[in-house]
Order: sequence, then C-alpha cells, then structure tokens
Amino acid sequence: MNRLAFDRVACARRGQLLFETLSFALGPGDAALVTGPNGAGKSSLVRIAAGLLAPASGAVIRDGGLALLAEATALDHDRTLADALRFWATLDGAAREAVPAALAALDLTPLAAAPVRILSTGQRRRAAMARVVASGSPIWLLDEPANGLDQPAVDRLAALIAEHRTRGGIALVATHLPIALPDAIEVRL
Ligand SMILES: Nc1ncnc2c1ncn2[C@@H]1O[C@H](COP(=O)(O)OP(=O)(O)OP(=O)(O)O)[C@@H](O)[C@H]1O
Repeated sequence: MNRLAFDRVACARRGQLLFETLSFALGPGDAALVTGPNGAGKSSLVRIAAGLLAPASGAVIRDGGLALLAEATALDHDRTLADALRFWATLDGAAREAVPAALAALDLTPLAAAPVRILSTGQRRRAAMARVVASGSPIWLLDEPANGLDQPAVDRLAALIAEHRTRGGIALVATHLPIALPDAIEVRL
C-alpha cells in the first residue's frame, strides 16, 4: 500500500533547528498541505520527504514511487516540450503515451512542439507538473506548484491533485499560495 509518513522528524540547516518532532502519515487518497513563512523550512521538508536531505533525527517511511516538483524544472531547454517530457517519461519508467495525456491535462498541447526555452514562467511550471503527471508515480511531492500560475491554472492544478487522490495517490504540497486541497492534513511550520 502506498504510504508516506514522517515519524518525529527534525530538520536542521546550518546548525539551526527549523522543526522537530514532526509526525504525520499519508495513505492512499491523502494529502498534506505544508505552509509557513519564508525560510520556515517548507522546501527542506519536501526534500526530506524525497530523500534528498537527511533528517537531523526521526525517520521517513516511503512506500511507493515518488515524483518531485521542485523549484528548478529539469526539462532540457533545447528540446521540444514533448521531447523533453518523453525523455523523463522513459527515465521515470512511464509509458510514452502518458506524455500526450499529461500535456492535455496541463493545457499544454498547443506547445508540444515548442522548445522548452521559449516557455513562459507559468507554462514552465505547468510543464514541470506535466512531468509529475506523466510519471504515473503514486506519491507526488510538490514544492510551490502554484508559483507563476494564473487562477485558472491553479484551479486545474487543484483538480489534478484531486483526481490523483481519487485514484489512490498521495500528495504533499508545500505552498504559500492558496490551493484547494479538501481534507488535507495541515502542517504549519
Ligand atoms: N542548501 C542549503 N544549505 C544551507 N541552508 C539552506 C539550504 N537551503 C535552504 N537553507 C536554509 O534553510 C532555511 C529554510 O529554507 P527553505 O527553503 O526550506 O524554506 P521555505 O519555507 O521553503 O522558504 P520560502 O517560503 O522562502 O521558499 C532557510 O533559512 C535557508 O536559508
């Protein structure tokens, strides 16, 4: 069963404790909303969840594949959007057919043949989200997924997360912008 849990996790950066004894457990269909002021440790929490940063103490339990949306989009600027997503779909072990569906889900189909470098800020954010969708991973770790998005795109993002949860997926969302996540566990840092 897919699962993401923090068990008394502490996070320290440059000797400073950002949070400690943080515990929560997410199962199929669950979501966590991570909020807090700048520098509180939202991105650090996402990186700990992803296994990219070690907790100062405590443990993280991950059962299921992960997809991470972080600040930097790892899409190759010189490829077309569809090509860049196909590259990641292959690495993520996803079906190549997942790419057109993900492009459509993020309203990016008209830009499929455009080079990644010409995409606007919001389009780039949606492209990074398309990679998460195409991956087919059950556990989504989303760091500021609404950054640069207009309101219709934020609403579409919320709907995508809701669909993912309906299919038994898990979402951990760190954001300083409002995103509708019904019945999410709230983690305030
Ligand atoms: N690679 C790093 N090495 C050392 N300290 C770091 C590193 N990345 C972040 N920090 C520090 O950790 C603290 C928390 O940063 P983090 O990015 O997790 O916060 P945040 O809540 O996501 O902030 P924001 O809302 O501004 O994005 C900050 O004081 C930051 O300077």
